[in-house]
Amino acid sequence: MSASLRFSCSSHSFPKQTSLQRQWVSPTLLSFAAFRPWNSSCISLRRCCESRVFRVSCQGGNVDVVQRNEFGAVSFGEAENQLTCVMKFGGSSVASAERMREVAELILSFPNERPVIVLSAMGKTTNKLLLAGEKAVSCGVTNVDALEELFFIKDLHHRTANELGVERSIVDGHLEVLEQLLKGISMMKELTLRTKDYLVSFGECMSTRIFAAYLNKIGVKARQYDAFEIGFITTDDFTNADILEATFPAVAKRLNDDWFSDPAIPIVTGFLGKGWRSGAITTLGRGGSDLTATTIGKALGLREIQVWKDVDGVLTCDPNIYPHAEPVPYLTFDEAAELAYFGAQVLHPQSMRPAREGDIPVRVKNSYNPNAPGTLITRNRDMRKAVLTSIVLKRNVTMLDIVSTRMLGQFGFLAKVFSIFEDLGISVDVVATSEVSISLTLDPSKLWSRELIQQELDHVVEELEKIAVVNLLQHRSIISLIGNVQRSSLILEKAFRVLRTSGVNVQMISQGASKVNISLIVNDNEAEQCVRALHSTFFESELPELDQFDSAY
Ligand SMILES: Nc1ncnc2c1ncn2[C@@H]1O[C@H](COP(=O)(O)OP(=O)(O)O)[C@@H](O)[C@H]1O
Ligand SMILES: N[C@@H](CC(=O)OP(=O)(O)O)C(=O)O
Repeated sequence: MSASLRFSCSSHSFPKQTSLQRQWVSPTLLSFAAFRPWNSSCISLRRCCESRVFRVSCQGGNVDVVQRNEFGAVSFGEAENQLTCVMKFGGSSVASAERMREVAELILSFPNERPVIVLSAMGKTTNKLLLAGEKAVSCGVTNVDALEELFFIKDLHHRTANELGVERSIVDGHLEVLEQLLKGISMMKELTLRTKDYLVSFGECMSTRIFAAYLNKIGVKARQYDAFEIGFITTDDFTNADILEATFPAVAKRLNDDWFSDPAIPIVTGFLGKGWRSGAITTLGRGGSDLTATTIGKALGLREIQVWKDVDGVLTCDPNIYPHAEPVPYLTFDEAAELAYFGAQVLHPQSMRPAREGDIPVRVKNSYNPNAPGTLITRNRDMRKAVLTSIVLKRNVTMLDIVSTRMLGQFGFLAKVFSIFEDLGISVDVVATSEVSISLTLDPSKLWSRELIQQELDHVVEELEKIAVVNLLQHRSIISLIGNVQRSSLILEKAFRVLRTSGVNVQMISQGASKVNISLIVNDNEAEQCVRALHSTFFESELPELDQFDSAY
């Protein structure tokens, strides 16, 4: 047979079905081949692939091994039996039995895909679990079983199982342990961050079990996985853990080995991991299932990562602020990362990193409207006509004006300021500096997650006051203008005209080094009005200056 089968291969194993013969083309592969039996179904390429392209002969045709990634993960591109993409469905996409049925249909409407499915908890389950935990702290052990949130969660999962025709017992064990856990919290009268993570993990653990059981019931072979059991290794920063590098090869090996030995659609819990020191369940921060999906995409070297939401893609601004927001058809990883970091809830702030590192396109789609084209996020896009892509608002930001008490020309001032933030473990969002003064905003998510807002702020100010005069300004908002900062003059000219007309004073401005973001700081109570005015100027009226601007280029 001469048919050429291309697959991208980045590591440990060939599919079982591909039995290799001795006609290796590459001497490096040849030497490696001596290391393992020819017909082995598990051949590590890690030690032999120096270049990215190899051709080997196998039964059924030539095989081009076209890729590998740096940690030697397993992937087989277009080989017939390889996993092809990851599809992540958020809470709103799997909020009920009916939605789960629709999602199953949607998955099956892509017969050419062999997807890994990542699911979030059903609907608002995560919020309910957190609320139940908070109430349990003070409600008394005997009142735990009467908590309305617990009732809601039990009812939702039992009802969904019933309506989908799967055994309720699939979640009974989890619901019992959940109740015990809430009683434990009640007895201890405390809810630590570690316990919070264990508590919310029940949401994803149950949604994936129900969905996998349903797929199996309708004849689609599926296998449920808890992310913390298949190699999602994280830091021990409970409620906001980072994924560690060891995750990629471990997850790739587990999912590929299972897939090749007994193919079944993997249904993986989003949002969850295992702390590398504690061994306890961790979470990746709210909305973290997006990050689970991109991590799997990179680990397996998949062709595409799809994140299915309840909106037609990434929009020109938050639709809750301005309902006329429009879908953005294309974004770069940098734009999407900046947009997510500066507060667009639609994507998890860290989720673009694995996709960018693996150079794997991310498609944001609407599970309620699958025919809408959605947003495609890739490394590059045509920026020739691009001006502004999206407007993002981050509310309730704390700003600090720090002016050195020493004379002009003294060096080391900025270094001292930043070392204070480093020592206190506080991250900074937006910065504008002169030689003797610095204005900056503090990342609110980091402060909130530690629930130490006021003490921490007092401490920061106390430390800074040793070297500077400090002015603490609260209730500010960051408006981020994400787009082509090569056109910053045009963007700023328009933006400031709008803001002046609206009578809004910008208190700080910063153009990020990423070249995709200009940040403006305004008062919280003026922010939404600004976003709406900016949106109508940039997205709802012509930009006649653009042609003029282009000719000047
Ligand atoms: N720029 C934006 N584009 C799209 N959605 C946004 C944007 N900013 C905020 N959102 C909100 O993000 C929601 C989708 O994110 P999320 O709730 O995390 O989805 P899911 O739970 O389905 O993963 C939308 O319903 C919308 O209200
Ligand atoms: N269930 C978690 C994780 C998540 O990613 O959810 P969603 O995909 O619904 O944003 C949360 O609510 O934060």
